[in-house]
Amino acid sequence: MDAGTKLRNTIGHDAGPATLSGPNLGICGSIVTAFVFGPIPVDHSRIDRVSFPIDGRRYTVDQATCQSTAQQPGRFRIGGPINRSALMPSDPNETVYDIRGLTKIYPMGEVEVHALRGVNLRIPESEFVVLLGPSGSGKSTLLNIMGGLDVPTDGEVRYRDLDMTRADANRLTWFRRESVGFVFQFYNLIPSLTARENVSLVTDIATDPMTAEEALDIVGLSDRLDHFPSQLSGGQQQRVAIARAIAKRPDVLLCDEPTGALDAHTGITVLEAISNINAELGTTTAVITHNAAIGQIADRIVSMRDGVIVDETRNSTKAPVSSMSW
Ligand SMILES: Nc1ncnc2c1ncn2[C@@H]1O[C@H](COP(=O)(O)OP(=O)(O)OP(=O)(O)O)[C@@H](O)[C@H]1O
Repeated sequence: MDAGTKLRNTIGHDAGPATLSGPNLGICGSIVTAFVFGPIPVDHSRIDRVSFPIDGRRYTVDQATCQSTAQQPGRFRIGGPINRSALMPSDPNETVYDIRGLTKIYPMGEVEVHALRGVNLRIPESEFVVLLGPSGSGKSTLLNIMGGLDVPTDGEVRYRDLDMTRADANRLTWFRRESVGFVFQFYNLIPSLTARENVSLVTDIATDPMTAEEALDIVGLSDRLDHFPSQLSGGQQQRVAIARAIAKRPDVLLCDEPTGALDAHTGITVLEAISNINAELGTTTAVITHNAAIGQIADRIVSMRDGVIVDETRNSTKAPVSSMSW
């Protein structure tokens, strides 16, 4: 089972996203042993399906297939041995984000800044979407709302079965903590901590993390575990930041100009890491950029201007990062 294996509930509008506990997962012949965790006081009986990737392919089982449920302090557990034949390939069209009529107005004294003016966007399972547009077009505002870092003025944002516009603060905190990995232009690593220690800050508090070593391996930094940020190149520091973002096994990865501070060569190593995570772990991924070339490696390019989506282009085939013209 690959390091990114995870489980999460896909139903129950106030149910917390639940992740698979790595050590409790194993495949033995035709049997998959898996446990799903979620926060109490969520009513876990309302969860009727769980889905997870195995070797880059996503599968779903219904809860009836799971053979045991148990309460643990602070969280519930559903799981048990699942016959492999009960695993159904997930519908690749399942909706991860459904955004409708999204507006965001920032009051600035006497004036109002209309950052988003009615954005409609649906992002399906495991899609890699690039958000492109000039400065001030609303890309970061949209990504911040998708990540639960900001709230809309109007409109609807649904993440799976979670209505983000109506969810209470606890539910949104859980969503941010368990379901979303953020990567920003500036790496925000702690200079006095090694790469491993920077990633461990997250693995120490997440419900079901991979190890810092596993996360750093995924971004190709197994040989830099004990390096401090000052001993790493910009691209390597950004990859540590990506490892930190994925160590909790997020369902979605939101990247705001992850290569904005990097030259072409180091930028490509960062894009390779992001692209691999999307392909191999099935993590739904949104990347903001000003660089139209990055659109070549995505499934879809969404172009924004003045707070609205002005164009959407689907790539029939994603270009490998190695063939990208920067
Ligand atoms: N917290 C805020 N308060 C007031 N105005 C804001 C705030 N955040 C963003 N804005 C304004 O909203 C508009 C959209 O900003 P946003 O950062 O989303 O654009 P962007 O496309 O990400 O730009 P860039 O590519 O330069 O990062 C801009 O006019 C910006 O000045």
